[in-house]
Amino acid sequence: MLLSWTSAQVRAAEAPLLADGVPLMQRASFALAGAVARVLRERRGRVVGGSVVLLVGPGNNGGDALHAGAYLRARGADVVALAVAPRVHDEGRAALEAAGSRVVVVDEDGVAAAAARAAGADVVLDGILGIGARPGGLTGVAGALVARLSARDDERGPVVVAVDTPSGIGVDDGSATGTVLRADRTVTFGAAKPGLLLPPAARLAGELEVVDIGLDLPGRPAIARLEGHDAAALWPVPGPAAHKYSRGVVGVVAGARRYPGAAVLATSAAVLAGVGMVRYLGDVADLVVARRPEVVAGPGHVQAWVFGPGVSPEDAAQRRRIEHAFDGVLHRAEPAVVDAGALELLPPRVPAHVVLTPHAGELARLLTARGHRVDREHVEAHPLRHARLAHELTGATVLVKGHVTLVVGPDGAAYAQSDAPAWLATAGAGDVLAGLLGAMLAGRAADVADDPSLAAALAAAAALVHGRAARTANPGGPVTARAVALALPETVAALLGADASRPTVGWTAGSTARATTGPTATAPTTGPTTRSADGPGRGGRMGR
Ligand SMILES: NC(=O)C1=CN([C@@H]2O[C@H](COP(=O)(O)OP(=O)(O)OC[C@H]3O[C@@H](n4cnc5c(N)ncnc54)[C@H](OP(=O)(O)O)[C@@H]3O)[C@@H](O)[C@H]2O)[C@@H](O)CC1
Ligand SMILES: Nc1ncnc2c1ncn2[C@@H]1O[C@H](COP(=O)(O)OP(=O)(O)O)[C@@H](O)[C@H]1O
Ligand SMILES: [K+]
Repeated sequence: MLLSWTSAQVRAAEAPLLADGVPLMQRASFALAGAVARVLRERRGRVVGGSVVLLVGPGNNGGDALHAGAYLRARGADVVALAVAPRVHDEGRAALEAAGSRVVVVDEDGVAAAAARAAGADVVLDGILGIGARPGGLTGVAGALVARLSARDDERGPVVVAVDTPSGIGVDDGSATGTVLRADRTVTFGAAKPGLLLPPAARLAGELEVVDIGLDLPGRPAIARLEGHDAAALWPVPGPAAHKYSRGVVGVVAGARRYPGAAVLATSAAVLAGVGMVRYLGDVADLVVARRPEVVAGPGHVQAWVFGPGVSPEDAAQRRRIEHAFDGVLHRAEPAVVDAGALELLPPRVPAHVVLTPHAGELARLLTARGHRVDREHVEAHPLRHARLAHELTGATVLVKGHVTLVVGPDGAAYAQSDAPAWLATAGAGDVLAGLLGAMLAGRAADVADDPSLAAALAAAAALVHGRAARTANPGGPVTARAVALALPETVAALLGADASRPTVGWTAGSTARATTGPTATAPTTGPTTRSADGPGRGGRMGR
């Protein structure tokens, strides 16, 4: 599990170490120099002679860049620092100068020349702002320089390495307004920061490397990202005594004569995810059973529900079925996925074992219907804030679909999953996710009843499996929703085969035996780890 901590948490963890004279900046900048040296070796075979331009702001973030520059100069790199503030970190500057490099202060007249210089480097180190940044992007000379640099489209432009965070993102809220230099790689210190995992800023961070500088980060992390072994530990794996009813039955209310495909996709995904049984309720049972003969048409006992794919809220028959089924959700603690058209049928308050799965547009509609007028663009700019608002207003666990899928649950639990290729943005993919998550909830319905916060972890795990299934279906190329569903058995097998045994610890204390509901409270800083903050596949160089 990749955990992130707010700037205030990181500062609080740094304070006692700094008071004891622990050389945190030296640790950070040494590791940073190592990361840049690796980039130089990858790009040109060696560090000696590689050109590195440091963009240096006024604070300690600039200090990190200057110290790293000194280490790189000592290893034979050609380093120059472009200061975008009148004053820069004194010790860092002295270290760089002692190593034989210069600090050039850039003023308004020098922006064009500075941008050209940076554009010609092998590596640009963005040390303008770190966790001390006010959100809203870069302004002044820094903003002008970065705007020029970002506008270039050079084939062999520099690799941009962000120091701690891409400068100017909302470090704690993931906002990305104004001018920010998009990084190919972010080397972050002590722990990941929320803005490196959250959309839209996560898209600007590139590959993420977390460097251990010895911080002790107690308490609750801000945002978590599940990894494969976390999802494996959450998966409902049948034991030898299992039978189809003990494995869980999922009831799917989906589809209509006009939208039969959604019913086929949601039921198919549930079957292929490996649930005990799928019951279908709706008007296209003939089609569903023809495409998926494993599905049982008609009502009966279920452990969990999927409501809404291909359902129009005006469809009186489907509406009745969903309203009737909500009785079990509210009074018998049956977990449910509420998707698409069923979002408009949601009762005013529901328990956290109800998982809403809107995309940004549907979330905007849901919030507007509850008196918080907001449009899709605004939700996309601040998805975490709006997911939290939807959770507060409804009580439900909220999964917001997108390039990074967010999940918000009770007790502040928040996950940001970045597992899917953009190819997954295709009609019907959401129906597959709904069926898949319904199967997981049915398989762990008893655990969810004991600990409703487990629903958020299962939803995050479903997003991970969904994204991986898209990659499995056709690595690096287009996928259909049907192909994603068909890839589920192989994806789950690979996940469980890779590592199903590593336990994780609950977000809340006292989780159920296999219930691994969330992040541990221990720091994730066990040596540098490289993770993709934005998934593979983005264009490597600046300006593309
Ligand atoms: N403590 C340590 O030993 C360690 C710290 N570490 C490193 O330190 C970094 C944090 O350093 P930091 O606290 O100095 O803040 P930093 O991000 O450099 O910026 C602050 C300066 O920027 C200014 N400013 C802010 N927003 C602005 C804006 N939008 N536009 C323009 N200016 C703006 C702000 O001005 P002010 O708000 O005061 O007016 C202030 O002058 C951290 O990310 C990590 O890299 C690591 O080495 C580990 C050990
Ligand atoms: N840019 C993107 N990159 C990766 N995944 C995406 C992107 N855009 C959307 N997705 C995923 O594709 C799916 C689309 O779901 P949805 O919008 O509900 O489609 P539908 O209603 O047609 O089924 C979601 O799982 C979402 O997370
Ligand atoms: K930075």
